[in-house]
Amino acid sequence: MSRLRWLTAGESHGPALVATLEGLPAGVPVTTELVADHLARRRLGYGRGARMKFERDEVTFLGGVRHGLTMGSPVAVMIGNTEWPKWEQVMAADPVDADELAALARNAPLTRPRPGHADLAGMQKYSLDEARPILERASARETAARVALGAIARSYLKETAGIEIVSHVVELAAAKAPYGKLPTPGDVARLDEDPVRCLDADASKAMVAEIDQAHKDGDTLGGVVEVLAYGVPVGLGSHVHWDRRLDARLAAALMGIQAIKGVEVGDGFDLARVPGSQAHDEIVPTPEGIRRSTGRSGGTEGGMSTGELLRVRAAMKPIATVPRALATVDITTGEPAAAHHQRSDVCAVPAAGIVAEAMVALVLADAVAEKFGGDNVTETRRNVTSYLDHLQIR
Ligand SMILES: Cc1cc2nc3c(=O)[nH]c(=O)nc-3n(C[C@H](O)[C@H](O)[C@H](O)COP(=O)(O)O)c2cc1C
Ligand SMILES: C=C(O[C@@H]1CC(C(=O)O)=C[C@@H](OP(=O)(O)O)[C@H]1O)C(=O)O
Repeated sequence: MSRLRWLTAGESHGPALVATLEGLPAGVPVTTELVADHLARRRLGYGRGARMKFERDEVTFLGGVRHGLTMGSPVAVMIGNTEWPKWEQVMAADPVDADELAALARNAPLTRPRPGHADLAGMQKYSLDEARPILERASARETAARVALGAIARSYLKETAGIEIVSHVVELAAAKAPYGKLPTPGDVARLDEDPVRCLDADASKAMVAEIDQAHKDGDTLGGVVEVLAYGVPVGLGSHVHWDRRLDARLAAALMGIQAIKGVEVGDGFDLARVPGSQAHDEIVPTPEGIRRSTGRSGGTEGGMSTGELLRVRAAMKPIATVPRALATVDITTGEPAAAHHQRSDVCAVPAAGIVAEAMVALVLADAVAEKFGGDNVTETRRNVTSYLDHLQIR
């Protein structure tokens, strides 16, 4: 069962986000620069709002890492919010003088909940008369903390099992990348340079055009990202219980990203539309051992990794803060109103891909730790090698 435990805390306009990750062995290479690089990738993407231009994601390790290596103790990392000085009173942990607060425009109560965001359900559930305490944590700012942990998980995966993770944007509103054009780890630099992290140049242009049009229309967009994990050994996860299934764990992790509304493993929904003869991956002998002739299953069968390329997709709904504000109710008056709107992203699908990579990395790291154990990466690596060397059926 699960070997890794992780948690994040912090609000969008609070002083910082913090994240802890427990259960990794000693010896995983981790540096401030490594985490900062992945956080920088998350800030990329055409269509993001003003905040991503100045947010700096200041990384500080608080524990678990020494001289560039994990020590086997819980890793704790803090990501400072550049916005904090402007929000010190509004988001202060300790009580603030009421007159001082009332004088602050940015503290105006948010009583016109946005359809599609957590505002209304959160206000109702937590008995709050405004949305600030809800949106601060519902905000996808929190995904920076996950990407920080994901960077550490990736290093563990690479070091122990040679697993590498890549994502790309395959759909953005109506624009679609051609099916089956899959990036490899060697394509990451090129993908990160593309404005929408799409491998296909024509599709990328069409996606950018979609965003430009939505911007003009005062609208927002969603899309679909695909995550690929190369080098996943056969046998992560298990068929024996629903919550040990690797596909279920991946689906839950991806669905747990803000605004993700659909997950597919491999060809997912398309498999439901074709007969079995066209749905499964036939098993063939090759000089390298037993392989599959296609990759429709996305690299899992029976809740276990098959040793083939792992491929999952996540569908993101359009950003909830629509500039052409949607209809809502002002909860102070009960009257119809336009939903609250300040700056927001037009589209954050490329960033969601980086977050999805992090979630896949954390799930795979947990599954690797569970199967191979080890208190030092060399021990884990030895266990992986020994398992692969001694596979009876190859
Ligand atoms: C990377 C990323 C950036 C986002 N940026 C915004 C934004 O600027 N404005 C907004 O209203 N929602 C944004 N969202 C989406 C909200 O966080 C999301 O709509 C909200 O949590 C409700 O979605 P849910 O119903 O899936 O929880 C973003 C989501 C992600 C993953
Ligand atoms: C801050 C980030 O994303 C934020 C996610 C978000 C939301 O509602 O989810 C709303 C926006 O925040 P703000 O209202 O402060 O402009 C985004 O900028 C980030 O990704 O680092």
